[in-house]
Amino acid sequence: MPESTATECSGQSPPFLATNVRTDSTFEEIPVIDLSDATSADPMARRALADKIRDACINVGFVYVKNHGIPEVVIDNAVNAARTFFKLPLETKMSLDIHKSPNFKGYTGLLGENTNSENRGDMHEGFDIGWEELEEAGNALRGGDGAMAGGNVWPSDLPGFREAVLSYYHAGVKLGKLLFPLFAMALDVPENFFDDKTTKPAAIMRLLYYPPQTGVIDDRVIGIGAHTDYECFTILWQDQVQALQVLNADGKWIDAVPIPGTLVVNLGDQFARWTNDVFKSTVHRAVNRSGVERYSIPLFFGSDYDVQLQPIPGCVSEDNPPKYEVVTAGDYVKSRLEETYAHSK
Ligand SMILES: O=C(O)CCC(=O)C(=O)O
Ligand SMILES: [Fe+2]
Repeated sequence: MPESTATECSGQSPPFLATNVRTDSTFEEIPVIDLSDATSADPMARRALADKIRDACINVGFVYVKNHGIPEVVIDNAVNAARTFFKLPLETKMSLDIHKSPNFKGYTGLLGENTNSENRGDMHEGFDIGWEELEEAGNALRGGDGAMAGGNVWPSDLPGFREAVLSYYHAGVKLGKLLFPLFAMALDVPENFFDDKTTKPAAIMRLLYYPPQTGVIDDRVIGIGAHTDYECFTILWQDQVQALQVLNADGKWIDAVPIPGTLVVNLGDQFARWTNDVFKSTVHRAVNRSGVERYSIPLFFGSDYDVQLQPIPGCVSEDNPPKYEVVTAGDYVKSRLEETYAHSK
């Protein structure tokens, strides 16, 4: 991985992080980071880990994480649940059509979504959920979710599906809660900076199924078109089928080759907003040319939906004024989802 060219202006409080350093980065590889020290009692060990994360965020915007703490069995159960769900008859899946949901929960059919507005639709099926307690009794709708308020929808005749999917969801949220303090340290703000901005996890999880595409592939109809993610960061489980690609500053697509035992973590646009582009989100896409089906499970972890996305003080200065209009996270995510689904309304 290239050396970070980030500079920090000394003598300022909080330190000013140089902007746009990442845009010149022609990374060829996505770094692998071991999360074992994330819970270390030694602040120096956590600091060393945060430094690695900072370097990856500034230069690449994507990392693989190992020793991430999500048990293999939890992953396997969720993936098996996804396989079973996508094999249901189309009519059953369409009864959960995401277009019927006010907050974008449920099933997306092939070409139902168009993540890159220049394309003609994405060649994947999806199933989206948001926060929900595992114990159904605890599931009164939460307050404070603003534009994104609303519950999940579930298939009625798939025993164990809800439990398997929600168990992975909660394990993913737990991992996300471990990562926020590391990102905060990487930005030179207190480790608890995001605590009061992530009190009721605004995490959307998707089960994704990509059929294989063979023969001549129209670049406007691929697994998922080139895009950046909408939240702070994404935690992605992918199977062993290569499809995900990440764009470097030379305009070259770098394969995010599946590495057993790892998850991919990438920055999203809410972090670009929090950091005034110090942590930019990196463009990526997926094209399944493998000849076999592919599954992935992204979990998009954002700020609470009622929180305003305003730049962290250390990331703005007179020379680097705020680049983004301040909006609430809920309005922001909803507007991005509306664009994504507009073509199939
Ligand atoms: O399936 C993948 O590897 C990527 C999915 C993705 O980029 C997304 O859902 O935002
Ligand atoms: Fe993405």
